[in-house]
Amino acid sequence: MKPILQHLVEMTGHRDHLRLEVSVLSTLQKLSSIKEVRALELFNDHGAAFLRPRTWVQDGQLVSTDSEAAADPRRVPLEQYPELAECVSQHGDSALANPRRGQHILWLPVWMQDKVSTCLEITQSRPFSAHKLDVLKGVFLVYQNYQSLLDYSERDALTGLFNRKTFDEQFARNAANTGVSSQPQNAQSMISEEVLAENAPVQNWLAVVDIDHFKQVNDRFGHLYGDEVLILIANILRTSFRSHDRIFRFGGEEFVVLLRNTTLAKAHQVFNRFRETVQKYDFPQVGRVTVSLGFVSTTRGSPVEILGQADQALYYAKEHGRNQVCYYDDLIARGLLQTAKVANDDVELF
Ligand SMILES: Nc1nc2c(ncn2[C@@H]2O[C@H](COP(=O)(O)OP(=O)(O)OP(=O)(O)O)[C@@H](O)[C@H]2O)c(=O)[nH]1
Repeated sequence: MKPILQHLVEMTGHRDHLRLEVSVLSTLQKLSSIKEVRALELFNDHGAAFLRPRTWVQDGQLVSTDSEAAADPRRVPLEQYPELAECVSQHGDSALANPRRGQHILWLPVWMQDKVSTCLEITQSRPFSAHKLDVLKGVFLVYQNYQSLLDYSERDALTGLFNRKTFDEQFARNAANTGVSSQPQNAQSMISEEVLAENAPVQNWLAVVDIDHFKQVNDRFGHLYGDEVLILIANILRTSFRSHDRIFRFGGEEFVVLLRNTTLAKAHQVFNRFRETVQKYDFPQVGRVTVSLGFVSTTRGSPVEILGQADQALYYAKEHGRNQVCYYDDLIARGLLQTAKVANDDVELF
C-alpha cells in the first residue's frame, strides 16, 4: 500500500470535484479493513430530504453518476438513516450507525458554507478503533478543505454562481457529450406524457440571460442597489432550475444557463417561467426589473458557435422589445436571423 501522504498528494492534484471525490474514496478504500466506501448526495425534493449514491464501487471500480438526483431510482429518504439525519440536523461532523448485521458504518458529511450536499460513507465489518477514526477523519478534513478551496475558485464572489472560467472549463469538457438522445437515462420523469407521445427529442440547451436596461438601475439607484438586483436575480435563477442544470454569472449583468436533458417545449416553458418570475418580483427600492433570454440546443457546433447563436437570439430579443425568450432555430426558420459563422475572435471563450 502506498503511504497515505502519497495518496493525499495525488488527491490534491485534481482540479475537478468529481475526480477529487473518486480519489478520496479510492484512498479510503485502500486503508486496512475497509469493506466499502461511497459518496452519497443529499438533496431535497418537494420539501423532503433524500440521499442517493453518487460514487460507489461496481465490479471493483469506482463509478460516478451526475444524472438528476431527484429522478434517480436509487434515491432513499434521509429518514431511513436516522443517525445521519440527526447528525445533519445538528450540523455535526460525523456519525456512526448502530451496527446492523455485523456492519459498522461511519458517515462524514461534507460541509461547505454551512450547507451539506455530499456525505462520505465508510463501512467495515468490525468496530472503528479510535486510531482508525483519527486517520479517516484526518484524510477527510484534507479532502473537505480542498473541496472548499476548489469551490471558491469556481464561483463569482458577488452572486455565488459559477464564474466564467468554470463555464469555459465545464462547457468545453461536456460539449463532446451532449448529443441528441430520444430516451436518455433518468430523463423520463421530467417529460410530460404529451411530449413522450410525440417522441420529442431530449437535448441539452444553452441560454444567455441579460438584465434589461441595467445601466439605468445603476444610474438611478446606485451600484449598491444594482448589486442587490444581481444577487436577487441569481437567487431566482437558483430556484428556477433543477440541481443538475448549471448556472453561471458570465460577467456584468449577463448569466448563462445550461439546461440538461429536456425537450424544446419544456425548455421554452422553464425559461419563460423564470422570465415571468423576475418580472413579477418586487426588487427593494428598484421595483420592477425584466430580463431577456436567447437560447439554442448544444448539439450543433463548437462551444464558440453555440454561445454565439444564443447571443444572436438574445440580441434579437433585446432589439425587439426585451422581456422575452427567443429560440435561435425559430428565428432562423422564420427568416428573422441569418446564420452567422461566429469568428473565434468575436467571443472570447477558451
Ligand atoms: N451594480 C453593478 N453593475 C454592473 C456590474 N457589472 C456590470 N455592471 C453594469 O451593467 C451595466 C450594463 O449596461 P449595458 O451593457 O449598457 O446594458 P443595459 O443598460 O442593461 O441595456 P440592455 O442590455 O440593452 O437592455 C453597466 O452600467 C455596467 O456598469 C456589477 O457587478 N454591479
